[in-house]
Amino acid sequence: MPEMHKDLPQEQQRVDHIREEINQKENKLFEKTAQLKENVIELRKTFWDDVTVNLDEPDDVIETEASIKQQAELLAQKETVHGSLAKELKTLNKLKDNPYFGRIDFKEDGEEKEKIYIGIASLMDKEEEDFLIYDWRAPISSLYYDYALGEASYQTLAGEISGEISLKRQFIIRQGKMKAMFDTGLTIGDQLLQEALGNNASTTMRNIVATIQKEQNKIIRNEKSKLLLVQGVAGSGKTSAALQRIAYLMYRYRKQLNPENVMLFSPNPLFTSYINNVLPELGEENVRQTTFYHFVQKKVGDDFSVESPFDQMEYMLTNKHTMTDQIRMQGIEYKSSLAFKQMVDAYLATLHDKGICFRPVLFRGEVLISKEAIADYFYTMESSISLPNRMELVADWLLKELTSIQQEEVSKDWVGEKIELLDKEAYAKAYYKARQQGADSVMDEEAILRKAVVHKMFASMKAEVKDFAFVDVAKTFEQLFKYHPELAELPNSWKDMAAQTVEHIQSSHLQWEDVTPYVYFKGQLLGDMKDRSVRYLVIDEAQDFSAFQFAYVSELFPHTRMTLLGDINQTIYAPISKQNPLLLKDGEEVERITLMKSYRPTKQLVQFTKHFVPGEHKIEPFEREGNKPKLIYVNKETQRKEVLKHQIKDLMNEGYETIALVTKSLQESKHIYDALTGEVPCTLLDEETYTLSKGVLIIPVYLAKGIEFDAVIIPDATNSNYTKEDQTLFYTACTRAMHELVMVANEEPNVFIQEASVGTYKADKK
Ligand SMILES: Nc1ncnc2c1ncn2[C@@H]1O[C@H](COP(=O)(O)OP(=O)(O)OP(=O)(O)O)[C@@H](O)[C@H]1O
Repeated sequence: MPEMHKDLPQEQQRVDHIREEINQKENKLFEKTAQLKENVIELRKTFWDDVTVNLDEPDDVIETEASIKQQAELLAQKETVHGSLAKELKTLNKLKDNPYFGRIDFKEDGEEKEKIYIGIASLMDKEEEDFLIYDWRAPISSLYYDYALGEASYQTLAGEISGEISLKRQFIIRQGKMKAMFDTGLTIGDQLLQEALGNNASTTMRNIVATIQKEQNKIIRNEKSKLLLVQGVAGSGKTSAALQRIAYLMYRYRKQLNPENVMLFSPNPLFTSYINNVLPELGEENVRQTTFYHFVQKKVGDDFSVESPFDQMEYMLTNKHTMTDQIRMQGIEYKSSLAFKQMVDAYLATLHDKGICFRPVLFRGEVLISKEAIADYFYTMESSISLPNRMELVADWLLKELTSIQQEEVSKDWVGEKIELLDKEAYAKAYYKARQQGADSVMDEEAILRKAVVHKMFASMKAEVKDFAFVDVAKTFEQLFKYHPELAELPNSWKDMAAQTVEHIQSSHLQWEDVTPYVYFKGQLLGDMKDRSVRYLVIDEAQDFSAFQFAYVSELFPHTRMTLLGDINQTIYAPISKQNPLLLKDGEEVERITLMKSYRPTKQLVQFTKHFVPGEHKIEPFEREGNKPKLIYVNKETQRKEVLKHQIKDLMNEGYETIALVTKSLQESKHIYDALTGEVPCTLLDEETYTLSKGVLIIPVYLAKGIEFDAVIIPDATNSNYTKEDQTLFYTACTRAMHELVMVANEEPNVFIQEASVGTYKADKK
């Protein structure tokens, strides 16, 4: 048994004292909350007592409205206070369980030594004078993450503060009991990290506040760069750092930032649910989270059905390499590039003078305003006016035209016919309105009904005009693929590529490679609402963004600070990532941070995978011991199933809770699932899966991105399944494992296993 730390009783006493303080604070808050609750209930009950309702004269109506508003505001105010008290209570409850995880003794130059205790939130003493606990995001807490013993300094708004750290201590406290404590020197707690990483993988991600590493802290607290690029090897804590960074920003700018001001793009819904509890765990609300796919799909609207990136991926992994397939593959590559974006821009420039396809405004099956008339109006405007501004002007003109036609229509015969078909209720309404307006003859009543009927029909037409329904965006976009500019960068197969695309557009379907070009094009043509509410945008797994996609995002969020995190070695499909945003050059507002240390896998797993890391990045393993990866040979296909069953059973017996069979494609996943289902309890995960569960999971590698499992089994690590081109996929699959990796192959394992030195894995011939 390790020796007990001599200060443990003292530290436990402090914890007890803190818990007592928290109890007292909680009691006060409970009282306040109860009082407030009563207040709110009473206010709701008597809401109308204090409101003066008088609708006789217009002035009375205005007064009544003001009186209701005032009463409602009072109620809302009380409810907001109630909400923040509840939040405070929640935080106190968490602190009671685990008040802090670190302590540093810091002597600021010229001041007394101070003991700084660091936890997930701040806590003041009774007098509200001294900090009993500092929030991990407070400026002084950065000392804990950035320095060993000795001289140290930190930044405050007022400038740099220097001094000396004489003690750095870590605690594991659970339910108010000190489980362990260590004094550390250089890095933050290998012991604590060992503890955190030695456990089973979880179905939801954990926060890492207690053990944030210095390099990660740089990412979390970065404030100066407009664009922060983080390249980190698999398992280096990029996602963890991204989430801690969001929590940091929400604290640092708590007066200015709402959760709506921060947006996170994650790779898929499964991943979104995997990371969903980190921010609430830290006492922060979840920010806006979406996948890029959902984001652009909304912008496409009803114009097209949209292929998902996963369907595209599945296609890329399973296509038969026919001529048609080859052309599409070239198209996928070209349409991801900035060269294609330039081509779209060149085409857009031609539309200033001619070429936009319009739709006529129709009314009762007849053309009211022809598409030629709209085009004429559009193209007689100054060509220096931007396309979206001209669209607005056309819409204004059309609305005016419609209003005057609307007035003419009122007296037409068809309106009389419609009126006859109206029901009693519509009649009653018109009658009431007519009376209100002082009308008393039947004629007046009919005039009102006529107006109402025409107004209703024109209202929906006007709404369509405001939505630019008079522009045929799809057809105009289609013309892009019939456009053959003299561009040096146009690929040889452009004509075939274009013909394939036109076919899809005409059947109202957009393939994933055309989706971003389409929404970009639509935005340039009609105007895209630049999202100014997003102040910080975080993109995880940014290596899978194409240059075109990133350029689009950058234009859409022109004033937003961005953090891009990813691993160039885990790109799903390398050609798309040639101009990967992670490879952008450093500049005045661009900063790059590289993470080399991998925390997820054991040392043995890193020693194996480092032989076939796709890029040049060196990987430093975190010193955690485990078993060597296993390669199991099968010489007959029928053996594979038995081997898989046996391995799953062994891993379960070892106590592993998440065992993933990671395949190259969904097609392979389905195949394995069909073989195992009924014999082993297992779950097939596809893009429709929104939550991760424990047990045996079968998942294609592109969906497993960013997620980790206790054990990974690669059911077919054979040469024919993973060819030379599949390096990033195979690497990504292997690096999902925290503790164990098992690969099954026939006589010829893939080239990557062959590249690994024999001593780094255990081969087992069946
Ligand atoms: N400082 C840390 N303290 C404790 N655990 C950490 C730390 N950094 C990373 N980890 C753990 O390492 C694992 C990998 O972290 P994470 O998923 O954030 O890495 P990643 O770089 O996003 O990985 P990948 O690129 O492979 O998806 C997680 O279990 C995470 O909790």
